[in-house]
Amino acid sequence: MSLNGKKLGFIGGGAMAEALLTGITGAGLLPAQQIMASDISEQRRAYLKEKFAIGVTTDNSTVINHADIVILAVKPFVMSEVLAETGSRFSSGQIVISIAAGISTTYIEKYLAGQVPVVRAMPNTPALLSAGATAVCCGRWALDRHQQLALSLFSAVGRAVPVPEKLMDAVTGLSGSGPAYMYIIAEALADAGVRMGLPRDVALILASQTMLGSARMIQETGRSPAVLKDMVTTPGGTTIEGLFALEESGIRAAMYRAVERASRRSAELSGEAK
Ligand SMILES: NC(=O)C1=CN([C@@H]2O[C@H](COP(=O)(O)OP(=O)(O)OC[C@H]3O[C@@H](n4cnc5c(N)ncnc54)[C@H](OP(=O)(O)O)[C@@H]3O)[C@@H](O)[C@H]2O)C=CC1
Ligand SMILES: O=C(O)[C@@H]1CCC=N1
Repeated sequence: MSLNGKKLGFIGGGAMAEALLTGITGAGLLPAQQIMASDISEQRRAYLKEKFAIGVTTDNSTVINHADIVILAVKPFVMSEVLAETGSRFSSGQIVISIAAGISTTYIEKYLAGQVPVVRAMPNTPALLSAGATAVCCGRWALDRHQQLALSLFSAVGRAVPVPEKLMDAVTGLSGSGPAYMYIIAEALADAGVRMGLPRDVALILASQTMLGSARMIQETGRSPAVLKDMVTTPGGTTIEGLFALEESGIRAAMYRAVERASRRSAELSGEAK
């Protein structure tokens, strides 16, 4: 199943929809005339129309009537209201892709009449630069071709992998929320440089480029982070002192805890969505 000629719709045109729209239109995946978004905010609709030249509407059903692929991009707590209003309008020839944290495919399917394919995806904001990380899983009526289509869509805005749905909360805790962890590390690294006397702008360039370069080293050399860390670490040198300080401060446990807490929150959201 190809994206060629397909019409795409977004219900909810907020931060994540904007990141995806930037990646999708920037990659030339679909022309703007084939894309429509609904949002309750007048200001948001005007902004999206101006920025992407896509169709915009207040009416979520108009998006469903327009699109072959409908991305549900509202906050999890708004999902029940949106699905109660629109669920019966979807047909089995369409694909629903939900990006909402913690909302299961079963939950969405309850609101849909008939055998509508549902794909659940967890992207992240670097999709804006076509550097996103997305995991997808399939609902009851989604076939391999629907999953492939979702993977093609999200691959256009970064890397996309399939996972079983039981792992989606873990994905949310790792890569969905992960950019925020990376920003806090970049900010702290730059602050630490400022503390040691570097000008703020220089410190931020050095911190962010170090993160970017290190991530590329992992992906492009195929070497493990452990091997790459050892390459930096001269015996008796500077790096091992820095690493010792990080270990003393519990950096690894802090990461474990962050991913565990965020994953747990994702699981809680599914319980809260009535
Ligand atoms: N931000 C991120 O990094 C990621 C977010 N997600 C998921 O994406 C989804 C959207 O998140 P995000 O983009 O950050 O949220 P935003 O709040 O930025 O976007 C949601 C948009 O939907 C609008 N909206 C609210 N109610 C309705 C409605 N009934 N019909 C149509 N539009 C409506 C909101 O308007 P208003 O603001 O006026 O209420 C807002 O503009 C969430 O479910 C989140 O879990 C997934 C991965 C990463
Ligand atoms: O914080 C959140 O709930 C959303 C989901 C993943 C990233 N942002």
